[in-house]
Amino acid sequence: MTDITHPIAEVKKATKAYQQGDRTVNALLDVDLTIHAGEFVAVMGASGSGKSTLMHLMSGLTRPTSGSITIDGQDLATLSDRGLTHFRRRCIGLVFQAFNLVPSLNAYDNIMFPLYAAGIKFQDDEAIYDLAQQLGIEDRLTHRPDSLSGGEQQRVAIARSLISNPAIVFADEPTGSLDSVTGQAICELLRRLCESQQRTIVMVTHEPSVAAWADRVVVLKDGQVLQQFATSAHADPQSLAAYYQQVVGGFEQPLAASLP
Ligand SMILES: Nc1ncnc2c1ncn2[C@@H]1O[C@H](COP(=O)(O)OP(=O)(O)OP(=O)(O)O)[C@@H](O)[C@H]1O
Repeated sequence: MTDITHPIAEVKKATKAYQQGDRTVNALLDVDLTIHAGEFVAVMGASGSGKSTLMHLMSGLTRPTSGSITIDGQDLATLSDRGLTHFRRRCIGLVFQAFNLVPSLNAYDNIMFPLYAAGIKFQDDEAIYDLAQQLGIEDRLTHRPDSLSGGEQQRVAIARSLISNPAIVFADEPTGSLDSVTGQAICELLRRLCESQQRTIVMVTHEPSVAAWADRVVVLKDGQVLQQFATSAHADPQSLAAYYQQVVGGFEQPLAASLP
């Protein structure tokens, strides 16, 4: 059962402005968003709506032009660049579309990489094996990325994101490089991590069939939160896709038609 009482991430009046020639583009404008412990949240929106910018701000990869981001009680603005790097390593897990594994390292060392980078000695092989088992990659730990399937590589990347027991995991299009069956298996895994380990996950996706695994969908448009809705209000991904189309005003491709 998801415990959604404790805010893990709070975005308040966050704006991120970029200079494009003599034009200022507000990639995000006055965004307010709260993510609770144990929640699985999908961020959707058309290309250019500000999804990646929001993820980058919340994960401390970039700083807002104005407004504040608080993760696990820590206001990121009060941290120096170095302090922010340390905080990120301890408290934030990242999962990318392209997996971003180190090609020369086997799965075990890729999973351990954040701890190696932080200079943390961690000898508990049983804990790593347990984590690998939960992710279904326990027999793949000696393999390098080039001998793993896409789905296995993403499982390794998810294990890597969890190794430091972060307060929150951000996943940017985690199924974007996978076929739909493998993508659905990764979604099921993320869902299970929320339910069995009370993980808090924020995921960017274009796919309603992926967003349907989350608890809540946050829809961005032109750098602002256009709407938020609970996935439980929709009986199936087709209904969610149709509603999403309605919310964004039908300007996107007919995603409902592309659902399996
Ligand atoms: N570094 C940057 N410099 C200038 N403009 C930027 C920069 N990063 C993002 N933008 C602009 O900010 C807006 C939001 O971009 P962002 O990448 O957050 O959108 P997105 O929803 O993630 O898009 P996509 O789905 O295509 O990845 C866009 O207009 C983009 O051109």
